[in-house]
Amino acid sequence: MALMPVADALAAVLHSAGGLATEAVALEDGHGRVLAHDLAALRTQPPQAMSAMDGYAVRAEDVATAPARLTVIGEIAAGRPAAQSVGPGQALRIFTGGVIPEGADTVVIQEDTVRDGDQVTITEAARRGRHIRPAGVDFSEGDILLRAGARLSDRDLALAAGMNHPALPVYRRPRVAMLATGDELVMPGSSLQPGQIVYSNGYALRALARSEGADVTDLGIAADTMDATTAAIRRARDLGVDLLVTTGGASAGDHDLVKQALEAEGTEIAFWKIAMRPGKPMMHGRLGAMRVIGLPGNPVSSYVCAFLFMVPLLRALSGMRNAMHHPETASLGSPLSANDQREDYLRAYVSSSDAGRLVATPVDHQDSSLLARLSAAQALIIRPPHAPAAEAGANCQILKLPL
Ligand SMILES: Nc1nc2c(c(=O)[nH]1)N[C@H]1C(S)=C(S)[C@@H](COP(=O)(O)OP(=O)(O)OC[C@H]3O[C@@H](n4cnc5c(N)ncnc54)[C@H](O)[C@@H]3O)O[C@H]1N2
Ligand code: MOO
Repeated sequence: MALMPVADALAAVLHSAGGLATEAVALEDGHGRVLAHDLAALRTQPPQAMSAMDGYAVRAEDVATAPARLTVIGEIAAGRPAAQSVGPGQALRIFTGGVIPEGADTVVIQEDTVRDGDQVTITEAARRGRHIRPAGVDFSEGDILLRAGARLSDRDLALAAGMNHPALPVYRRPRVAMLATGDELVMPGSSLQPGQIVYSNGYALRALARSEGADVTDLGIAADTMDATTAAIRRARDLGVDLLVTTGGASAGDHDLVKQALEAEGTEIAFWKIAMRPGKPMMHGRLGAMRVIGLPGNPVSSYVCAFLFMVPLLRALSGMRNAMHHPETASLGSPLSANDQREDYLRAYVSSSDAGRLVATPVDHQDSSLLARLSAAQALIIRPPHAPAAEAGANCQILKLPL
């Protein structure tokens, strides 16, 4: 059977995936959430012209040449606008954030003045508007500054606060259940019997899903029996998760029961086996409203497939407009031989050349069980099916891995 191309598999995974229900969260809890509606400023910032410096509010014509001697008629602090206006030959003492008084159009910083009682000598000429932040220079009421479908950064929260929003409309987090399968798996810290393998995949996968904003439930490790695998699938359904991610038991072995158990429960399998390395035996389907991604067991395969398929899916379910990964161009740090029919995702180190170009150098062994090299890699080099051999220095496409 012909293997499904990676692009078709990704399209199938993303088919009809969009933002889930919406909810309001307090601004404090908005970091990393995805806005469900465009957000308009509820106020103008700054609402009035304000001083950017500590100094004196003056009329520009009075300080066009220096020295200039002015009479100080009062003081304005931040938060307390002055009742007086500044007339010819007058100045008001002002502090950073103070509202520019009537009549003034310039601020002279205090370093350019000499104070003597109620007189101030301006020692440097200043031009009109100097050190004044005009009303609305940041934004105006009604301006749409944050867009639906964008993940909120730390700076976005400060902006939303400045716009006077105490709460934000966001999409709810996708709920994910993660299940590992395999009789040979034991938890980290165990004393291992011959043939046992330390369970590792879930740690990276859960961290990856959480960093994409998912609520993750760990369903633990199911034994390689239909009963155990079926019970875990039913638990995921009972939890009402949006996505079940399984690892292991995906290939052709006698103990690879995941697909069988999923189908017996009524899962419609959209695909099983894709033209990709690592990760050929990946599967995807739907069991009612629950999406299922069946990842291969090999640690590198499970991670690379999760990065390529689960991450865009979680982004789409989070309501993000921009769910896809965006490859960057780099130059190869070492030569590559011709590729076969499977799209290859090579673990690679990333550095920069003297000319400032990204250089991607494949790690020395690409076997899909090698955790140390996966951890050391910073990117995946994408090799299209049947790509010809490439010299060091040739352009390649890479996807940077998360920190
Ligand atoms: N005859 C064939 N054999 C295999 C094929 C094939 O097409 N024909 N595909 C190979 C490829 S490619 C992959 S990838 C693996 C994936 O197989 P499974 O998904 O069935 O994975 P397992 O057999 O369950 O495990 C593979 C390997 O990874 C270890 N493992 C599994 N889960 C974990 C975990 N959570 N943490 C750490 N390590 C884990 C497991 O012990 C095995 O060593 O199949 C090839 N075979
Ligand atoms: O796809 Mo498997 O991941 O090549 O080892």
